[in-house]
Amino acid sequence: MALDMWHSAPLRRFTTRIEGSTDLSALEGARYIVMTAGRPRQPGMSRTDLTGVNAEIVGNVADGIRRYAPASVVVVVTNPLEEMTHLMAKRTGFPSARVIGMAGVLDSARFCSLVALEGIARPEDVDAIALGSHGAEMVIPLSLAKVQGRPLEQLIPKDRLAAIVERARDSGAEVVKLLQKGSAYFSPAESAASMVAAMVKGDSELIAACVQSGGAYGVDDTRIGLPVRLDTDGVKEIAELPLRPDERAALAAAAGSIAKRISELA
Ligand SMILES: NC(=O)c1ccc[n+]([C@@H]2O[C@H](COP(=O)([O-])OP(=O)(O)OC[C@H]3O[C@@H](n4cnc5c(N)ncnc54)[C@H](O)[C@@H]3O)[C@@H](O)[C@H]2O)c1
Repeated sequence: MALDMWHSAPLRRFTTRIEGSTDLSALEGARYIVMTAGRPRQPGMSRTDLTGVNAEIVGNVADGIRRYAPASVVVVVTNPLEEMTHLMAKRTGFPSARVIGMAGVLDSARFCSLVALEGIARPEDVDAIALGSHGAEMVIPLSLAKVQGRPLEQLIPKDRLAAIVERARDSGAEVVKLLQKGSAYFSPAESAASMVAAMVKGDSELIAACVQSGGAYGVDDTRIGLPVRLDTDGVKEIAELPLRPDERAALAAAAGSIAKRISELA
């Protein structure tokens, strides 16, 4: 895999050396770690079906990260996302700002790409953000969704928009079903890489990521997808967006469900 990726260096124009290892000591001194180890879903499985097996894997890797890369920022990808992000933070003992779950960038991109299929805009011209959980409690605040500054709710009928939200929410399962083996990897990889690139640059563009809510939006204090800005040290700040009351209520309900699932972790 590492050699295959390195072969693309002249094409993608990068010089960063790529090496593979099964030994966690290879993490020594790492600044940014993207945690993808774990079992993916098979058709018919929910993300929470992975909790037991992946909790053990995340726990082991977290111990290695604490030992070999105690100053790193960890981007967690392994599912179920909120639970595994929580577990990574707990087992490493890292401050909340340095353990970030990747789902919001992907879920936002999925929604924007599906809106573009309606033929009203290019994918990059759709501006929307996916909050809440990486799953059933995903919240896409349509009041904030825009196409080149124009409110999306004025461009697509309500029923149609609801169907697109539903498809975005179930996109992971749709890909799992199409692949028949394993889960989506191309757009998740792009999403995690863009988060690391933003941190390396110290860029503070607004993205969605799974973070410790700590009182933001008045929801239960848990790991949940919220709008954040990143800098070189991880989460710089949680942004307060002007959500509608129904969107706030959906976010609060999502936080309640996630907090319950996290409390059930062994
Ligand atoms: N957050 C998201 O948006 C998102 C998107 C896609 C996939 N995922 C999740 O990411 C995870 C990985 O998915 P994938 O498609 O890359 O799966 P994959 O099976 O292709 O790769 C998983 C990797 O984990 C490694 N692994 C397994 N057990 C390990 C252990 N004990 N220690 C170290 N490494 C171990 C395997 O060797 C394999 O290389 C899954 O949990 C999947 O559900 C999350």
